[in-house]
Amino acid sequence: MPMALIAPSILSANFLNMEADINMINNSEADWFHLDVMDGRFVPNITFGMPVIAAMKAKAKKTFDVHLMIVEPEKYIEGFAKAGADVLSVHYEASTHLHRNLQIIKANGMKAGVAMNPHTPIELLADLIEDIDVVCLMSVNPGFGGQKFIERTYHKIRTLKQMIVERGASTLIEIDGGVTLQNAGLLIKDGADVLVAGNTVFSSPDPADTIKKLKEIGK
Ligand SMILES: O=C(CO)[C@H](O)[C@H](O)COP(=O)(O)O
Repeated sequence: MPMALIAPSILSANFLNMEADINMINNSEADWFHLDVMDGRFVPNITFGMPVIAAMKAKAKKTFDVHLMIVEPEKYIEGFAKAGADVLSVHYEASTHLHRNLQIIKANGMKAGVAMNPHTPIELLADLIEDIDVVCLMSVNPGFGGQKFIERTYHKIRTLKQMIVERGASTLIEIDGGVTLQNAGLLIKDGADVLVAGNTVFSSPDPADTIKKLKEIGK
């Protein structure tokens, strides 16, 4: 089985002692930091924005994977590049001009991601799959950590993988929401390249060891 990249979701970290969790991720087998930006409009929750990400970037030693759950993401692409995003995902549902958003993300030196809500058909990406570096498939309704994985996601991963292979694209498939030590193997088998994990990592007694176990599942 191919190995997946592991991206602990900062949403579930200890906001009162973020430096400790950043160091834990730095010293763990994690590949990316996953950072959820929520605006209280696209999703019913508000998290953090550019100043917090810039502060974290000064301490973090791994790729910053920033997931914008915001309306009008085009207004903030340059700002998140300056804050330190390496991968920037905008939502399909929040992008009137998705192709243009991808171009702006790349022009600002970042990898371009598209996040999709659970109800959005994957086939809608058919005309721009070659232009997408990462598809972030939401496997819960966005807005909160610790939710139950939506089983239909497996089917979406397989459909998306087939599209990517048929078109010769190099797009990575990222799964976000409800990832556990129990379902990680099936997700990777079906084609997931990146696993986001919040609750599974940070609610465990030994988060670094849980990251190691997630990493080992793909081996
Ligand atoms: O995008 C998100 C929520 O909108 C989070 O990244 C996602 O929920 C991960 O958290 P968990 O692993 O606890 O489900």
